[in-house]
Amino acid sequence: MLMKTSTDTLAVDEQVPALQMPDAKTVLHANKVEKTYGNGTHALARMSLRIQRGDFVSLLGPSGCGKSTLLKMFAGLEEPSHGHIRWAGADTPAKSGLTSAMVFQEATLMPWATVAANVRLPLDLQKVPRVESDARVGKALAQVGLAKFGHAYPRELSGGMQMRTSIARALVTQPDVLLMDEPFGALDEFTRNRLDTDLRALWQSTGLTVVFVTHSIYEAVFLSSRVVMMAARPGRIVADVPLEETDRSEAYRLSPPFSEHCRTLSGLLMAASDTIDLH
Ligand SMILES: Nc1ncnc2c1ncn2[C@@H]1O[C@H](COP(=O)(O)OP(=O)(O)OP(=O)(O)O)[C@@H](O)[C@H]1O
Repeated sequence: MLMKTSTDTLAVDEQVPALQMPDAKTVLHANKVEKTYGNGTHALARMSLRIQRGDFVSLLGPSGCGKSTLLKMFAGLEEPSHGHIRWAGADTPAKSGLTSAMVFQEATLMPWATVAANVRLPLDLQKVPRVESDARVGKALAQVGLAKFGHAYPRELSGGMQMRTSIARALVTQPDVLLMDEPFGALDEFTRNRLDTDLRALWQSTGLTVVFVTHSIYEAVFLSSRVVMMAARPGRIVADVPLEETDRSEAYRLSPPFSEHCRTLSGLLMAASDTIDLH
C-alpha cells in the first residue's frame, strides 16, 4: 500500500518555491499552517496538505487533534496563526471563484419551516429568484432522496432524513467543495451506513470535492479516496493513505481489502493516540 508520512509531506512542500504557480488540480492547499487559539491552545502544529479536485478526503484522528480546526480554516471560518490556506491558488475563496458549503453534526433546521423552505434558505439569502430557487431546491431534494418530502416539517422526519435535508441545503448552493464535520456521528449505525452509501454515490455522480471529518475508521474506509490520519497535542498529520478501490457496494464492506485498510488505519490510529501527552 502506498502511504506517505507527515515527514514526506513536509519534505515535498519545503521544496515548493514561494511563487510557483499552483497545479491546476489543487483546490485546497494548507501551506505550512499552524493554529494557536486565543486561550493558548496549540491546536495545529505546522502542517501542509493539498486536496485535489474530485478527492474524497477523510480527516481521521483522536479527539482534539485539530480535524475541525483544519476544516474551519478550509471554510474560511478560522484564520491560521502562521502559514496560509490557498483556494485554487488564490488567497481568499472569493478570489478563487471556488464555492464551498459546510455540513455539521447537527442538522440545525428551522423547525417552523418546511423541508423545502429550509433547503431554500441560502438561496433566499442570496435573493435568487423564486422560479430558479424552486428548481434548485427540487434538484437538491432529489439528490438526497427526499423528492417527496418538500412539504414535510423537520419534526416529521427521522434523524437520517433531517441530515439529508441539511446536505440538500448545502448542495442547493452548487458548491465545488463540500466540507462535512462528522455529519453522521449522531446517527445509528444502520442509518449511518445508508447515508454513507448514498453520499458516496452522490460524490461519484457529481465530481464534488469532499473533505469529511470522522472518528470512524469503517466510515472513512468506505467513503474515501484518501484518508489523512492526524495525531493530537499538537495536531499534525501522521499518515496519508490512498484507497483505490472503485467498487464501494455493500460487498466492499465485507471484502478483504476493506478489512486490510481498516486494520492498517486502526494501527495508525492507535499509534496516533499513543502520542497524546497527558501531563
Ligand atoms: N475556539 C476555540 N478556542 C480555544 N480552543 C479551541 C477552540 N476550538 C478548538 N479548540 C481546541 O483546539 C484543539 C483542537 O480542536 P478541534 O475541535 O479542531 O479537534 P477535533 O480533532 O475536531 O476534535 P473532536 O474529534 O473532539 O471534535 C482542542 O484542544 C480544542 O479544545
